[in-house]
Amino acid sequence: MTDTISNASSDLSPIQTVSVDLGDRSYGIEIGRGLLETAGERIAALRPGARLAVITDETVEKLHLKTLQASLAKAGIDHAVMTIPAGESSKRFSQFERLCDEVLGARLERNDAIVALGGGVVGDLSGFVAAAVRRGMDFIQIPTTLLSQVDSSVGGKTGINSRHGKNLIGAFHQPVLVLADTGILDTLPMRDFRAGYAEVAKYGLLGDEPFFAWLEANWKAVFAGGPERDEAVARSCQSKADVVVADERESGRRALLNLGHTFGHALESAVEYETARLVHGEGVSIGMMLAHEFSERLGLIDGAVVARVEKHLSEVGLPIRMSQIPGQLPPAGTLMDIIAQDKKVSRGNLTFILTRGIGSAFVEKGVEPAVVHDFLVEKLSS
Ligand SMILES: NC(=O)c1ccc[n+]([C@@H]2O[C@H](COP(=O)([O-])OP(=O)(O)OC[C@H]3O[C@@H](n4cnc5c(N)ncnc54)[C@H](O)[C@@H]3O)[C@@H](O)[C@H]2O)c1
Ligand SMILES: O=C(O)C(=O)C[C@@H](O)[C@H](O)[C@H](O)COP(=O)(O)O
Ligand SMILES: [Zn+2]
Repeated sequence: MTDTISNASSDLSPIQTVSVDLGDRSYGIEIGRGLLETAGERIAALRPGARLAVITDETVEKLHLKTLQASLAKAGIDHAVMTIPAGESSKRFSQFERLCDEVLGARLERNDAIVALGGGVVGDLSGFVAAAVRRGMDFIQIPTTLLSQVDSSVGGKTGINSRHGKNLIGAFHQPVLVLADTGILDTLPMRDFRAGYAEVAKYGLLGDEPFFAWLEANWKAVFAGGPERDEAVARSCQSKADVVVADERESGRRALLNLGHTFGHALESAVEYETARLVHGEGVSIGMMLAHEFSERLGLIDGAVVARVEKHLSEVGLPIRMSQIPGQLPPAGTLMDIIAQDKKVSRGNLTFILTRGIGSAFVEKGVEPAVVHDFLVEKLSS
């Protein structure tokens, strides 16, 4: 990680750059306040002459599109804007089809680019459009939520949900540039900021105990938006970049980034992606607690580790129990049916990310379904 480029347009914080080294598909993640104002010149420098399709959602359009458009106009970049409804339910076939049609209707060519201006929903959906239209167009991420800045804009997982489960249809398609303007997070509702924080904590829990300890000491400053916030974003991006570079297509180590997600995705799917009940990061928070409790059940960790995780997630205001999800949840058997469709399942065997301590997660294949079922029965009633 370097503190190389200064922010030419203002006297705001220095821009940090994290590199994702994937040979001829390598790209930089630029992180800092005020970046949106210089997006045009950065994109023009990388892809001179490219036209853009800027995909955003209705909330982000109102708050931040004008700043991006002013920057694109200053750099002389021609662009079309496409807007989707905000929220998880937009990660669906009908929106994918509509956007593909609109990009083709705007006559964008293979060497033009799709820009995602929004959170993980806009990023995952737009990335899938970029992967599919003309068999692959350049893709630029301008993430506007904490979650998308620390996780979804990096690593090339794109896609949509299916009635059979979360993210079951998609493609790996790396961006060519990620611009994470941390000042944009000032307009993010607290609930969404917290949800994104679950993925930040995940990096500590899965492989970096010192980072988790740093978060325990500094989370208030991260929430307040000082330099600690930029540091948390940069450290998270560096952690994710390291994993992605080692295992781009999740044949092994990348599955660690799924800590808490086997349970969390099942819960998101069970509430039919109703964000009033549960958003992704909240599902991850509950899922990470369950992953630690399940690890304790299997004799891998003691109660003190579980208590430490519970203390931190709950002190920042994240949900930690399934009973905190409003409304009725389906029975354990239904959750098991959803888990059986998880992408990590191999030859019918369940895979879970378990842990031997804070920062010591590992991938466990062939977990016995009956053990998971009984564990869920108990947790659903607690
Ligand atoms: N591809 C990956 O590697 C990856 C990683 C993690 C999560 N995800 C996916 O990301 C999605 C969740 O992303 P998310 O949490 O960003 O949700 P989101 O995209 O739905 O954004 C959350 C809410 O915040 C609003 N918003 C966005 N930016 C804002 C801003 N700056 N100010 C005010 N409001 C703003 C949005 O309109 C939305 O209502 C899930 O679909 C999840 O599966 C993907
Ligand atoms: O990038 C990854 O790899 C992750 O697992 C990151 C997760 O936080 C993210 O939610 C991802 O979309 C989950 O991927 P999936 O393959 O389980 O759908
Ligand atoms: Zn996630």
